[in-house]
Amino acid sequence: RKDSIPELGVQTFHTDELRSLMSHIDDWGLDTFRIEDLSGQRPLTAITYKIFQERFLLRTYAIEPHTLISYLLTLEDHYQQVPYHNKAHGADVCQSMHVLLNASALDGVFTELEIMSAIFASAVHDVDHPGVTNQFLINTRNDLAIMYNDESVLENHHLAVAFKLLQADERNIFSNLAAKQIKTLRKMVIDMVLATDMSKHMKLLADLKTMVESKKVTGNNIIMLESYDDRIQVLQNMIHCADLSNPTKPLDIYIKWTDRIMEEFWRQGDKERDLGLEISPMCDRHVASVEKHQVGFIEFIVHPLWETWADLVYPDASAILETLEQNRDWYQARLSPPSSSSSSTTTGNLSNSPTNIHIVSVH
Ligand SMILES: COc1ccc(C2=NN(C3CCN(C(=O)CN4C(=O)CC(C)(C)CC4=O)CC3)C(=O)[C@@H]3CC=CC[C@H]23)cc1OC
Ligand SMILES: [Mg+2]
Ligand SMILES: [Zn+2]
Repeated sequence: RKDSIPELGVQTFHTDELRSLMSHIDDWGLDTFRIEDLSGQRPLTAITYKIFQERFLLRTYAIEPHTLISYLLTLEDHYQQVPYHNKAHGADVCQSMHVLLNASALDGVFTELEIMSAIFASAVHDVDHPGVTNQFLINTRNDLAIMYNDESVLENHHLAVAFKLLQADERNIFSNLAAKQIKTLRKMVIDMVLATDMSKHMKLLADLKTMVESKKVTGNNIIMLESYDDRIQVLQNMIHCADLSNPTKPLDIYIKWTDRIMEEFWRQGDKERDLGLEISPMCDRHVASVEKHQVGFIEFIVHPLWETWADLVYPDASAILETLEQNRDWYQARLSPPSSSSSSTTTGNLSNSPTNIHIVSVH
């Protein structure tokens, strides 16, 4: 029944252009939005299918192509149509993880099973996300918060949905794995997706810094990871880096992600306002300081994490770190200017200033 699967896994009217884009699957900054348009709104299926093929995972684990496509299409349909945490984000994190796994400092470090677990975890990591935060679900006593006792509510739900979809025979992509392999894969996927809960960020980063300080490498600068704890810790930081990779991408792509997350936060703020709840940070569309929040997000969270990751895999992530710092400077430069008596600044639409004030150079 091979003939029933199109070449790129999805029906498309743009086969040549999509094939050409997919040839850049190993590149940082692949335009997931363009793939969404060319793949008939199937970016997650197209990207994950390509990665499984590129890494020969269908052959290694005797995965039937139509079983993989069937799982991916159903998984993709279970991502909600919310502004940011939709199937395009799932596809983006999956492709970003794929590139991170290719770091030369990690060459030969992870097994095929660990690699498949990481790609699968990334593809499923936000499935059925309702577009609101854990805190909002807890504050509104949502059924999900009751179900998971306020602990990593969303992340537990994403995992439950992802594994539930595997229970149908026609979607069980792991049906030919040995029982032990399935057990190991399931544990690693759970550990990785739970690590995408931002409340785990500080601990994850602290442990990564400790690992960097005591980094052990082989002769040709390849990282040595002996225990399961060390291996899963690196994989957890990789999916966390992929989840926090928007500010490290080409500026035009980064800005699109910012527009999407802000719209999702503002819709949550609208609900909080209507419910008479305190409006969460960054969620009040009437107090929008998008640039200030992006600079803060990078300064407090994204740069510390990526700087540490870049240390661990030095020099593999240096170009990514460079783009992150350029993007931070770009948002910084668009911040409302300091008082007019001080240095010069660029003119242009300073979106968060009361009026367009033109500061001229004073020296
Ligand atoms: C492209 O821009 C963004 C993409 C994703 C996110 C997410 N944010 N968060 C939380 C991160 C921690 N947090 C904060 O408020 C942290 N923070 C700032 O971001 C800036 C600040 C207000 C000036 C100071 C500060 O404390 C709450 C939101 C998530 O949990 C989402 C889900 C998982 C991963 C990241 C994602 C934010 C983006 O821009 C802000
Ligand atoms: Mg998430
Ligand atoms: Zn995510």
